[in-house]
Amino acid sequence: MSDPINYYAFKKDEWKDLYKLRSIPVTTDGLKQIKAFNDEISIQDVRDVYIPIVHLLDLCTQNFNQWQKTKTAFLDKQDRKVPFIIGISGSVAVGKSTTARLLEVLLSRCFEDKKIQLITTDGFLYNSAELKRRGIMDRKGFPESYDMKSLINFLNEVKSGKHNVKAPVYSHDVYDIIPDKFDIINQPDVLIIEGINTLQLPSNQQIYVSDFTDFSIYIDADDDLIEQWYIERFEELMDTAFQNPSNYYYEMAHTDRKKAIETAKDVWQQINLPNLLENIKPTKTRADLIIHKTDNHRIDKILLRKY
Ligand SMILES: Nc1ncnc2c1ncn2[C@@H]1O[C@H](COP(=O)(O)OP(=O)(O)O)[C@@H](O)[C@H]1O
Ligand SMILES: CC(C)(COP(=O)(O)O)[C@@H](O)C(=O)NCCC(=O)O
Repeated sequence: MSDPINYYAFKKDEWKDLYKLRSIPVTTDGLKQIKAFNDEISIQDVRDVYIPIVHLLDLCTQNFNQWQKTKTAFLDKQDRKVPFIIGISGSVAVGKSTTARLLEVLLSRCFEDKKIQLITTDGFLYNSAELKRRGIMDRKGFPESYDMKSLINFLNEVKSGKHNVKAPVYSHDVYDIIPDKFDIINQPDVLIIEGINTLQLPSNQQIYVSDFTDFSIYIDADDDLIEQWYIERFEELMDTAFQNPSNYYYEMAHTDRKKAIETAKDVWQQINLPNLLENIKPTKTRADLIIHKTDNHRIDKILLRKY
């Protein structure tokens, strides 16, 4: 498929060459920290793709902060810090949380005086009891499974500079929202919000998540590859997290492995793939930046929105 006309398209080498200054250091310590949360991340991609993205984000935040100052001066209001919000979208299992954590580490290391926080939209899924009440337990991740009103309200509070804004927490372990557990977002310079719905336009709301994001990234890859990553992650989890008796998939991890993988394939085909095709992929060309990945999560192409 040809690239959308409103984007500049770069092969990895072209993208790397754009960033000539290389003024952002990645120390050995920094690389260790990245390897610690995901050993498989390509350090070459960190240098060639993610560091230039961090540089671009720095330029965007400087521009954003300047515009906030100009606007408050025009309105004769008192200057205040407005968090810059980065949205990260894409399919289930495409690597959103990994990319979000990577950017969190890089931004925190490169801009030590800045407060960077990270949140995922999973926390705004309705809890299982509510999903069951609505008869949509098998639609987790679809637009109707999120409490969008709460998510919008949360973003509005963060943007308006409120202290200690609470975000509910979803646990993949128990496959549900954890009651009375919250992440606290307290006046960050940058908030990264990661989730399949960060570029979506919910049918029943006037305001969208994207009204609060200042830069949006879509992680892209071929559907078959994403399915493979989904199954691989499931297999990894079978040997780790699913071994915990409190895990939702504990029973399954202790039955026939082949059967368990068949179930995961069914979940992909029945839930996550339709959601990707119907609700996630159509939002791709709203993103400011599209990162395209190929085998082994290596990046082969970057698209930057022109206008
Ligand atoms: N850049 C990457 N390099 C290597 N593996 C990755 C990378 N990004 C994601 N993965 C792996 O792909 C799987 C899905 O990634 P994850 O970040 O959990 O996806 P998502 O948050 O989109 O569901 C995980 O097993 C993760 O370890
Ligand atoms: C909670 C999720 C909708 C969120 O996906 P994520 O943002 O973590 O990629 C997803 O992990 C999920 O549970 N999907 C439903 C089907 C499944 O069990 O994979």
